[in-house]
Amino acid sequence: MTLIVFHKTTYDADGQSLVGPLNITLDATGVTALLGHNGAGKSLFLQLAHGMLRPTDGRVEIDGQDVRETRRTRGFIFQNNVLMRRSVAQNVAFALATSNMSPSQKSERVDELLTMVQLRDRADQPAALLSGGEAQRMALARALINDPSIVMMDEPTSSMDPGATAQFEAIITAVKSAGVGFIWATHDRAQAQRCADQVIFMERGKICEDSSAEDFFRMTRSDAAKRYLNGEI
Ligand SMILES: Nc1ncnc2c1ncn2[C@@H]1O[C@H](COP(=O)(O)OP(=O)(O)OP(=O)(O)O)[C@@H](O)[C@H]1O
Repeated sequence: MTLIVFHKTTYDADGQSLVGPLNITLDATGVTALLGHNGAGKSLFLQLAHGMLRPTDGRVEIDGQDVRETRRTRGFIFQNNVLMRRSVAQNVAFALATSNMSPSQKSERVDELLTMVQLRDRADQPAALLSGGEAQRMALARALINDPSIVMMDEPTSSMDPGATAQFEAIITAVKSAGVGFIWATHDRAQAQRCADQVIFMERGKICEDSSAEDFFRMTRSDAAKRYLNGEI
């Protein structure tokens, strides 16, 4: 079990409170969907949970350590990821540059991950030629390269068609079975219903619900989440 704990965490910009105060203990096992409409604060939550963003007040810890000191143990996939002008395999291998693996171990690891994300046959092609869905699968391979226990994902399927989305979701389910936890920001409630074990629902920078996915979809308690599920907000 990996616990991410937000202690009275806030994030302000230009004197305006954007997130928090958040007090939540999140067990990052399985898939946690971070649901909410545009602007609810999902991206800021992910960036605080990863340690990419310093809270204005309070702190975020993972297994008792400040998240900002443990970033290397997690992966992050953005909505739009930066591609290097190199091959798919080189993009994935990049994060191994400072590792003390031998070249053959590195190439085995890249091969294993490209197989997992169903891109092995594209390994030597320029990454710039990948479709949107393929580029996100490559980003997943890159996020997994250092064996993280948790991967944060910010709307990774927002530009995919239904087929590419289904393929991506199936790969996440397989990776989850191998023991990786995902915190997955999405505004797609059907996706959360298909993939999530837990749901955190946010509105206006605050957490309105934090429950198992089964409970969230069966007996939503907060008015905000009920309105969201009814398509009213
Ligand atoms: N650096 C910043 N400075 C000022 N406002 C910001 C900053 N970052 C985010 N915001 C604002 O904070 C709010 C929450 O943003 P956030 O990106 O976390 O929402 P979100 O739930 O991820 O939305 P979306 O689904 O559209 O990506 C938004 O109103 C956004 O405009």
